Amino acid sequence: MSAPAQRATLTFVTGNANKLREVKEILASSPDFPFDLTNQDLDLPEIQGTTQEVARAKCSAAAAALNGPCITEDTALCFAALNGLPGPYIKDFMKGVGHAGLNSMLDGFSDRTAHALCTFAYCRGPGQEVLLFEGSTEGTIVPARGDKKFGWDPILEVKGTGLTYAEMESTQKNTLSHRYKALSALKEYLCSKP
Ligand SMILES: O=P(O)(O)OP(=O)(O)OP(=O)(O)OC[C@H]1O[C@@H](n2cnc3c(O)ncnc32)[C@H](O)[C@@H]1O
Ligand SMILES: [Mg+2]
Repeated sequence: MSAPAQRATLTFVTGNANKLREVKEILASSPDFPFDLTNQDLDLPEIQGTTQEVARAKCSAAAAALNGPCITEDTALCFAALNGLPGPYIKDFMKGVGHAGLNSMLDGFSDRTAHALCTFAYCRGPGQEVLLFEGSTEGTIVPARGDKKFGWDPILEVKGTGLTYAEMESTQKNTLSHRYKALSALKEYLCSKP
């Protein structure tokens, strides 16, 4: 009897355990995803630039370091009143000023809307083209509400729900989030490739 065909492995390079958890939860309802996902936490440079430039450079560096195919993911939180900032620099802003400080940054502006932007990057190997898959979810920046376990989840009230990401069950976040939308686009691409 022949052994069952082995599925190729795709490495998700991230050091963020919450991202990894959500990606695994989202893919759990996608039995057609054509890879087995593994994880590596590599210390990769994150350049300054647009979200797309940051995502391309990181994925390219990851593919070179792994010497193989990989995906990376960058998440930005973009305030409309600040022309999209903090954007890809949200990690440092979170560290520096936290939920309250991010709220204060918008004091004096009438527009407190923001969008979460997720960019998955896929690269087949060293020197290969990097493909990008984006997903965005709109909301409003509010004083922190809900579980504080994942980044700025408590301060983004998602449009049309009355809830912050942190107040949602993971099953709800994972059907409307920036990450869900970007991962769906990546999955569609990977499933369409032979
Ligand atoms: O290793 P990588 O994948 O780069 O993981 P990271 O934590 O450094 O992630 P980013 O560079 O993309 O920085 C995004 C920041 O936004 C946070 N973040 C990402 N996705 C989020 C989400 O869905 N909800 C809340 N915070 C999130 C994350 O914790 C970081 O502080
Ligand atoms: Mg990072």
